[in-house]
Amino acid sequence: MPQDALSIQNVSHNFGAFHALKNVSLTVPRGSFTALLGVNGAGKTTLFSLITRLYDNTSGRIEVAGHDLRREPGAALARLGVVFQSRSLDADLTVAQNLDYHAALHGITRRETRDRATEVMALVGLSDKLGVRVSALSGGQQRRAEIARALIHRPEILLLDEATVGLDVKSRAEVVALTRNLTRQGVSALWATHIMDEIRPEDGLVILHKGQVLASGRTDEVTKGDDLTRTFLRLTGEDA
Ligand SMILES: Nc1ncnc2c1ncn2[C@@H]1O[C@H](COP(=O)(O)OP(=O)(O)OP(=O)(O)O)[C@@H](O)[C@H]1O
Repeated sequence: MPQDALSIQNVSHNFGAFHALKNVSLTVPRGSFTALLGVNGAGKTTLFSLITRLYDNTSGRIEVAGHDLRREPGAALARLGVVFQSRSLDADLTVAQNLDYHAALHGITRRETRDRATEVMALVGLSDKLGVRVSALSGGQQRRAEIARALIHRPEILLLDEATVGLDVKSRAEVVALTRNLTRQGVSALWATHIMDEIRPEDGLVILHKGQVLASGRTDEVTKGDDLTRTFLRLTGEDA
């Protein structure tokens, strides 16, 4: 069994003459919560678009749980769960209907979907909300329901792109804590963010800036005991 849930080696991506990603390499070890930290425009969403095959990666190599994305796209994508930056549940349907739709896309039978829906809603702390219309949920609950949907096909790794955007402080903390808790149960997470206080010393960390990885490793090893914000500003040369 490969050690890394996600491995990216020497991946670049251009939009015309603009180099959005330059020779990016990173790994998400199995069971880790790894933060992908970068300011707006750093290249986080572009990287996620390559991992999900919205864009074709023409250079380098991307492996999901040991499956090469170019040579075995079906096997690689089956092991990937995604929570997009913008909300993507159908607000007019119930949570259960949203889960059914996503499960059907993954070829999961109706009977199996019922069991899994109960399981994933318990994991995100929304056991009583299956029959509720998405539009009747709070912002934080909607985010948690999106995570439930991303888990329904039992992926090995979750990609979360700024999953706390628009949430209040309490809901934000709940969504981060929930994701960290999932990693303790064996799912790995790549958590794209620009918010330093979502990251803990024991988390994995990748600092992406202007399309380049400036540092990666355990957060406390990258910061060497210094404050993360100061480390980030020093590495990127950005003003406070
Ligand atoms: N389709 C596109 N065409 C041209 N340039 C693009 C395109 N998509 C992104 N870019 C540029 O690539 C760079 C990286 O953008 P990206 O959206 O990946 O950053 P990000 O780190 O996700 O930022 P944000 O948090 O604002 O989403 C930016 O300079 C952006 O303007």
